[in-house]
Amino acid sequence: MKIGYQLRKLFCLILTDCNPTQPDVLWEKHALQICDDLPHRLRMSFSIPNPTDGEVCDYGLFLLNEYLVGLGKSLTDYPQMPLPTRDWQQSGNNRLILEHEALAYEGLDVVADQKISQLNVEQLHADTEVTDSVLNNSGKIFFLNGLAGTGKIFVYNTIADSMRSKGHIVIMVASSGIASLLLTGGRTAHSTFKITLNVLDDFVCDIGKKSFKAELFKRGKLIVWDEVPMQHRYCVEAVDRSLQDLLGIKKPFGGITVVLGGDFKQTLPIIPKGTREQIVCASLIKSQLWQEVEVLTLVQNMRLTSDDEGNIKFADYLIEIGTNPEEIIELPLEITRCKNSEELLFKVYPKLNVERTATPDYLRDQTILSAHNDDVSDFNALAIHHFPGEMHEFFGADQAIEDDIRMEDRGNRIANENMQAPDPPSLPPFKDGLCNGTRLMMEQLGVRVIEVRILTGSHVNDRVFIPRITLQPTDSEIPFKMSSRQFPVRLAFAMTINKSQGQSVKIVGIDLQNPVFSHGQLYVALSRCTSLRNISVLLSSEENETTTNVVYPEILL
Ligand SMILES: Nc1ncnc2c1ncn2[C@@H]1O[C@H](COP(=O)(O)OP(=O)(O)OP(=O)(O)O)[C@@H](O)[C@H]1O
Repeated sequence: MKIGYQLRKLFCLILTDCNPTQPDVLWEKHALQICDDLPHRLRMSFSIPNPTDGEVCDYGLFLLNEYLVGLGKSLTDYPQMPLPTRDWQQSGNNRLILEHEALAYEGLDVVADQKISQLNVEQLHADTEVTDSVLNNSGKIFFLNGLAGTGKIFVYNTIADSMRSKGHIVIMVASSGIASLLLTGGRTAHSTFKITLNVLDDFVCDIGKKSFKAELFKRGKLIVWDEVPMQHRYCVEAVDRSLQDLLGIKKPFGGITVVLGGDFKQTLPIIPKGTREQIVCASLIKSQLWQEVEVLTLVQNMRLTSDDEGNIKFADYLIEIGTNPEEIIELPLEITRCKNSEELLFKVYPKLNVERTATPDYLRDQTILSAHNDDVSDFNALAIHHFPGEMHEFFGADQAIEDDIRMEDRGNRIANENMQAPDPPSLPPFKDGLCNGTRLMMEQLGVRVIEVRILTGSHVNDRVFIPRITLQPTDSEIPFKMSSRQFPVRLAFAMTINKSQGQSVKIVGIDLQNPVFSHGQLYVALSRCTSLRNISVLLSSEENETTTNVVYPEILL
């Protein structure tokens, strides 16, 4: 089996995140394996009947560079690395435009028509409104407002397929990495628009007027931006300002049709230690831009299987949970109550302790959700305790960074126990189906590299190599700068409710021993499942039939 494509991605990850001291030696030693799939491509695409090793590796270097450019780097950032000697670019075209054009494959029009025929009435209305604006260059700004599971992603992808099949460029982004993986050709808003992490109210995206990105936006006919309610409004305003500037058109988003979307009943922007007023004020509906927005609403829940009477009632109950500001609520009796953590674990993961139970489908179809990171860690520890097989332990290497002071000279200034405590929330997003929140199944454990299978999103079942990488968390809670070298993975039998937003799962366990604490969390947790009968909960005590819900009515449409 040829694995050159995977190895090239791994090599780029090593260059960008592992600080290798001699990348050229690594390249010289493994270049032919890293390029083992390229002789065929040179024969097919460049009509070179018998490519030499030199030509193959030169083309490999060109592709490495292309991939690095996508990560915001280039081979010239690594002076020891050789550079390609030949210009393998097949045309002078913009790489980003080519990538987008490649999403319009032959037969896409048939796929799009088939999807359009599946749309329900409200979905079809949304599709018609948006496509009219694109085709007539009206430059309208829409907000696709839909409860969890009403098919917003289905609609975005349908519209994108239909527009792309007509030759138009559609730019698809989402506020979270996980949501971006559900969009065809999706990326995070942060990487597409070059939005920095701490955006202020006058921020302008760092995109040069003559850059490939600027050209792409000039050609773009439609921008789709999912999960906007969880994004700080300053980010959306920055993109609006930047596009007006780049395109030289004083209309919202430079006159491009834009579909913003999401559900204000779900989680809102995270403002560290923010008050309710600050969180609400960070929301898009408090922006001037909101006055330009036309709201399109989806109502029918397409996630819950409608052949079950209980599910139809549950869809109404979910609306109640998402809108009713009452703090203490009762859960429907159809939801299974568990007495303790073990019972919830085995309800969600039956036979977890039996060899060969954990297939990709088994791991993909179920999850346990909790509002709190600590509770998630406790569940993961419990699950791995019961998981059969040999235990491997990998140690991360944390290091404090202090300007101009060597580690050995630091004495006891930073207590040892602090070094393991931080669990940085700010891991960088990865590419090609991997981002913070992608669920994976471990296939092979190596010392320096692990091989994993992607379980969710558009790259489902892809197998990927991941090396140990060095990260510098940007968590302001940690009183010193640190770097951490480790495999960027963690156990995911359980995950936080915020991380689960956007995912559909067949069997869900919700740990409410410590109740939710923020707007939309209970609603997101209860709405992940495809059937009411497959939800189990663990409440704070056996006698207690109620739990806390947090809703900010002032944010709801
Ligand atoms: N018209 C449709 N025909 C068939 N299946 C659909 C249709 N619309 C949505 N679905 C399916 O319903 C499920 C939920 O849809 P989707 O994920 O698009 O909803 P969403 O509104 O984006 O949800 P969330 O807000 O929770 O992320 C998915 O499995 C999707 O494939």
